[in-house]
Order: sequence, then structure tokens, then C-alpha cells
Amino acid sequence: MKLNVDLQNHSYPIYIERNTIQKVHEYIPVTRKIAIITDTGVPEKWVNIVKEQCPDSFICTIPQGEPSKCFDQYKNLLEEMISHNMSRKDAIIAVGGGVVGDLAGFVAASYMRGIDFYNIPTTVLSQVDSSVGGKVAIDMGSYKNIVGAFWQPKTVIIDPNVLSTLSLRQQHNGLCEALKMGLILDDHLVSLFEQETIDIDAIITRSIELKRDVVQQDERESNLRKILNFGHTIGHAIESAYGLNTYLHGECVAMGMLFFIEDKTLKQRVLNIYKKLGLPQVPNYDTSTLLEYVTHDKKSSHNTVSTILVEQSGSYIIKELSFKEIQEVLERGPYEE
Ligand SMILES: O=C(O)C(=O)C[C@@H](O)[C@H](O)[C@H](O)COP(=O)(O)O
Repeated sequence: MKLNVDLQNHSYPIYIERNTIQKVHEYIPVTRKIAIITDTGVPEKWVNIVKEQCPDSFICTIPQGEPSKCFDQYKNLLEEMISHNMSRKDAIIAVGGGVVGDLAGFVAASYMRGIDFYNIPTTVLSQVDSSVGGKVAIDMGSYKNIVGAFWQPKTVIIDPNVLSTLSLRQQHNGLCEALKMGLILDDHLVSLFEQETIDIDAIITRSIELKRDVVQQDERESNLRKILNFGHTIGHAIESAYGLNTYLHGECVAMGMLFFIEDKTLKQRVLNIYKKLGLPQVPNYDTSTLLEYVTHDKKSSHNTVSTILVEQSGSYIIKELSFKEIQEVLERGPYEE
């Protein structure tokens, strides 16, 4: 299946299809120098399938995990680009999850003021969410995505077959972002999580269709795109407060969403899905520590933060909450209405 992201002068296709990783040479112009950026967690077999289709390519491998989304790795990769004499006409292909995509995309956005970027996501999280939309970034200290750019990929190639080598924890981590998409936009997507067996292909496709529709309407997050941050305000704060590597991103988003699901029945429905996915519980936290991180959220300004609330599955409310109100939400806790 092919979906198009229509964005005036930088539209691009997304291919979602099993075995499509074998067709990289059909979808990406590979007769130029290509830096393939990946991480130590991505099985070599996937990276090699891509490399074999790119005659003039080299591989840059970063350590797996969120701490790699940092200035040092960014600098190392830029130095690699220079040492391989990469020109403006050359390209970067990311083969990996959200960390690889965000970092490789930011290298592509800034090297020589921007070169072509292609994304081949290999985790559920990146296949249902982060590979589409052009948000690329690195973290600074423990602040998530604080330095970055909007740099749309030229093509996204999603092959659900590559998920076969992913751990169950990583699979469930990624599903949290798809569940988020359902909770704000489409109850049918939520119901796919309640079926006996999870149809991953259907979840990826629906999730990406919904994301594509939002990005097309508001590429630079002036307003509507903020809804994709449901669960992230407190989720990012938890991720940061626990050292960026204790909980996975999707797990933190799942925790963060609980604080802003306003309806008791819906919250129970969501908790049942979390139980099925074996997600971690919200840890005991220090309110002032989390609040400190919330004040640095990119959706914060002065004393308020744009927050997404869900009362009914498949719909959202965007509300400016004061830091005082966020403090009250944190004091109330995730499991109370
Ligand atoms: O694409 C978006 O827009 C999103 O908000 C998707 C999020 O799920 C994703 O985690 C994003 O990277 C977070 O964005 P940020 O603006 O809070 O850094």
C-alpha cells in the first residue's frame, strides 16, 4: 500500500507492505553516496539487505538506546559525513527505531544545510508514529528533543516483517503511540487493541493514516498537531526524571495519558489494554521534579502548557493548563478521576 503525505513542495510517499525492505532500490535513488545510519540493536540482516541495494554506501552504527540521541553522537555522525566526502547530492538512510530516525534526520537536516533523508523504521514505535512527520531532534542533558528541526523524509518504507526480531517489550512500547492515536482520533483503532490477537498490520496502517492527516493540516505544530502530544507532557517528564533509559518512550506516554483521561469507564478500558500489554505501572514520583521538566516542555509558554485531554475515545480537547493546574493533576495521581 502506498500513502502520500501532501505538503506543498516536500510531499512524499510512505510504502507499507511486507517484504518491501527488498525493494529499497525501487523506491530510493541509490546511485549516489549513501550513509546508512543504524544502531547496535538492529539485526545486521536488515541493515545488510539495505546496503546490498546501495552500491556506494557505508554504515554508521550508534549504540542502541535513548542516550545516543545526544550531541556527541550527532557530532560523530557529522564527522563521518565529512570524512566520506558526502556532498549535497548524497543521502542518508535511517534503518532503525525512533532514536536512529530522530538523530539521522537531524544530521540530514543540518549537514550542508540539508541533504536528502530516507527512513526505514524497524520498530513498532517508529512504524506507527515517529518515521512520519519530519520531527527530528536530539536531547540535551535530560531534556527530550530540545534541539531539532522539521525535516521531512523523501520516502518512508515500512516493512512489518522486520518487527519479527523485535523484543516483546519493544513491540508493546511502540503500540502505546498507536493507542494514543486511537484515543484522540479513532475509537475503531482503540478497539483493535481489544481483539484477542493484535493485528499489527492494521494498527500500523490506521495509525499512519491518522498521523498523515494531522501532519498535512499542520506540519509545523501551530495548533492541531499538538494533539499528537497527548500523554507526552507528563510522559516526557517521567522519561527524563528516570534517566531516559529506565522506561521506554511509549511506556512513558502510556503513563502520561492516564493523567488526562477524564472518563472513569474509558480509563478502565485503557488500563485493561495496558495489562494485556504488560506495561509498567506509574512509579512513585516527586511532583516538583516532574513539574520542573514540564516547564521545559516545548508546548509550555510562561506559566501554561498546552495539554490534550480525552473524555471520549476518539476525540480530544486542547486546553491551556497553568503549571499550578498541572501540579494539582500530579498530586491527584494517574489512577484517580
Ligand atoms: O509527530 C508529532 O508531532 C508528535 O508529537 C509525535 C510524538 O509521538 C513524538 O514522540 C514526538 O517526537 C514528540 O514530539 P515533541 O515535539 O514533544 O518533541
